[in-house]
Amino acid sequence: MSRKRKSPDSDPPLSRDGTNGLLTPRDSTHLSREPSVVSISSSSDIGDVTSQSPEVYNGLLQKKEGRILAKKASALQVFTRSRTNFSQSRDASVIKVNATNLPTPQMLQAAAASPFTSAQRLIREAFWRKLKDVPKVRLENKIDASTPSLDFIFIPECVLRDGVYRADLQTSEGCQKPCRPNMGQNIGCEYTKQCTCLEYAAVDEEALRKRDPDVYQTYKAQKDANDFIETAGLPKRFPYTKPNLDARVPSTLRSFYRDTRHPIYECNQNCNCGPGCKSRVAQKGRRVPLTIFKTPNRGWGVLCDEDLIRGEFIDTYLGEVITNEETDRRESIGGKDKASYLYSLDKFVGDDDELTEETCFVVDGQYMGGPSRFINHCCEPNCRQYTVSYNKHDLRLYDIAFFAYEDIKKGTELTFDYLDKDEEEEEDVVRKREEAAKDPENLDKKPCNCGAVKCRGYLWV
Ligand SMILES: C[S@@+](CC[C@H](N)C(=O)[O-])C[C@H]1O[C@@H](n2cnc3c(N)ncnc32)[C@H](O)[C@@H]1O
Repeated sequence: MSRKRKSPDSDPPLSRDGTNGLLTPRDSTHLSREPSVVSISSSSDIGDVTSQSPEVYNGLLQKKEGRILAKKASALQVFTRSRTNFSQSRDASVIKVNATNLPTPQMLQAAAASPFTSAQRLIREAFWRKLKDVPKVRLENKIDASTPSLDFIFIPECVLRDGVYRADLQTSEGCQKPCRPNMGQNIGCEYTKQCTCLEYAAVDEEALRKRDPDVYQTYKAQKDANDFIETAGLPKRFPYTKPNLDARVPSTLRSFYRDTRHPIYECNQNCNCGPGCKSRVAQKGRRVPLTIFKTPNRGWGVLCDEDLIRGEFIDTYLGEVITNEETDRRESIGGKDKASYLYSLDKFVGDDDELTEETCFVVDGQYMGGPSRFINHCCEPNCRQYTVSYNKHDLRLYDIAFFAYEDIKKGTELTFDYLDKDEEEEEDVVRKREEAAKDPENLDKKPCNCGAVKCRGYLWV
């Protein structure tokens, strides 16, 4: 059984964690896999910490697979592990440290005796330093003194891991005539809506009916019969509205795309239009300022720091893109919470014989990602996730993009529905939930704390 979340318009995410209570970075799997940071206050010398008292070390130690990170107030020193000793790279003036048995009992004793608040302060400061490199993201915690995991790495774009590949750039068909850079009125992509890159975009049936009634009839007949339809050359629905830069109104997702799960196709590197083309929104990245904040009962969440309008782009889901095999491996060591951060790129499963639930790629946002990785679930969400593709021929790699599903006031928590079902599928989900609710043996159910009037009771079952 797959435990990964699904792309929009797919089966329900079967993943869940069976834990009760709060998920905070302190109790989430990544921290349980990597023991907590130890803080010891004393003198600033570094010596042979296994044979000396804890006074020799002043800073933070963090155990990581195969190495120990030792962090002092000013500089980060990395000790590499070997069987016999530890050597510190670069700075020869610092005495070599044998850290085989770190932390030593003395160090732990000293850590236990040292004020907890100073460790928390150091950790918080370390997290703030991380955030400095992430544009327009703040951290806020009015609940306690914790931070998200220091192990989490903010990345500006997805990291492709072994076995994951993008289709060759040459397969990425761009729009050609009449699109061109610096387009004026009536010649841009948003006017022609027939760009090559838009081939698989939603057909603009009304425009087709008016333009070519015979072709429209054929198209309708094929559609009703569920036949293959050749849509090249037919007028398409353009994904975005035109922004009003003077009034500072951004371009938004058009209602058709907002209310359906049809993939959005944006212009790409091989298009003739320039960077100013209106069909380039998600690819330009997040513009909206966000705050990662501590919730009372759902771990960390995300607030928007300015008013958003319906259909406005917020961010994409970033992480490591991994193969299904690697996903299974990570799940097997990651525990039940692991699945919460996995997002299957399975939107186009079935469109190609070789692309199945087992062979599609998965985005893992647990260790690396952007602020959207902290967005919580709500049964009545204010955002929705959409598929944004830049290469209509690449069925394996695309963006999962979050857009506002309604006008959202500054300071509101952003949420999306982790299941994101249409009405028919929803009935099935409700039935499954009711069954799970009655089944005390079902450890897969995770209580939902979204607080919505129509809360379904569980995150997923
Ligand atoms: C993608 S993470 C969201 C960020 C997470 N809150 C954190 O602190 O890292 C998904 C996890 O957040 C928690 N969560 C999200 N929405 C929730 C909700 N409505 N009720 C309870 N827990 C929720 C669950 O632990 C879930 O597995």
